[in-house]
Amino acid sequence: MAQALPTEGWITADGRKIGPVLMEMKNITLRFGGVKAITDISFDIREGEIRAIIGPNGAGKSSMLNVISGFYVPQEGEVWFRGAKRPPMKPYEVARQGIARTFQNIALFEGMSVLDNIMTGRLTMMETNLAQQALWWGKAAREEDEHRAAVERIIDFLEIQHIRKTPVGRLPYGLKKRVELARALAAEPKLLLLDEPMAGMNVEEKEDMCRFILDVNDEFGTTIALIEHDMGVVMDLSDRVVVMDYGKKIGDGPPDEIRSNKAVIDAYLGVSHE
Ligand SMILES: Nc1ncnc2c1ncn2[C@@H]1O[C@H](COP(=O)(O)OP(=O)(O)OP(=O)(O)O)[C@@H](O)[C@H]1O
Repeated sequence: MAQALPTEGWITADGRKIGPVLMEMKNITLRFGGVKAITDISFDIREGEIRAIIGPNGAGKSSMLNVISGFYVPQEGEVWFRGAKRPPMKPYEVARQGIARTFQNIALFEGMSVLDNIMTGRLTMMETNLAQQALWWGKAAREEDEHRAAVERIIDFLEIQHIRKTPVGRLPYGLKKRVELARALAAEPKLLLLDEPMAGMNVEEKEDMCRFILDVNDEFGTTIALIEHDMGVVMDLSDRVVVMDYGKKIGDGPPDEIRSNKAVIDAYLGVSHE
């Protein structure tokens, strides 16, 4: 019998009010054969916050994001979302629950236009299937119009009107990343997962992406969990930070607290784990 989590109460992190618990990872352990990618990690993500997951290479960050998005099922532990324990689910079921993501390596349809790529983000929300679309033209057309209008709003919001008809394969890297963000937003997620949203970007592209992440959080109230290697970006953007190292959690708190956490400093300086 699923027991409700204590979801009441707001907290303050770095002067910003953040809401009740939206997602809770409880004692998660994930193994790949003999490799323990995640060992007994617990943390929560609160409504409306920007939560960063950081750590050196191989720390287990992407594995954790994959557990949240349903790509990996942990051998131990529980995932709670919106006050209920989540049974093992396929990624598309997780997406339907309101969790969208972007990937470390851009995963767009290169031959398709920006607009069509973003439309694919609405697929989990479409009620009519292909047969219905063929037989019940009125409802399907109405649905298509609504989806199209939602996508156009996102295109305006992310300032990509000028490339809406352009095939994604022709775009520079920074814009591709922005289109990926647009596609994830098209699903109107409650929780948005960003796997290294600034990787490979130049300074200007990073500044743009930071601004868009903050705007999405601010304007749509979207809760965001992100993995990022650029510490400046992490410390500027996030309300709270989880730090992983060798699959274990070694820090969890607001950026100021993390900056002065000895275990975190040691992990980044490569101090021995003996
Ligand atoms: N599909 C897999 N099969 C086997 N081992 C894996 C798999 N995915 C991850 N691992 C291992 O799990 C550990 C954690 O990897 P993970 O990619 O989650 O780390 P990370 O912190 O995201 O690293 P990076 O910053 O380099 O992306 C590593 O030792 C990695 O080799």
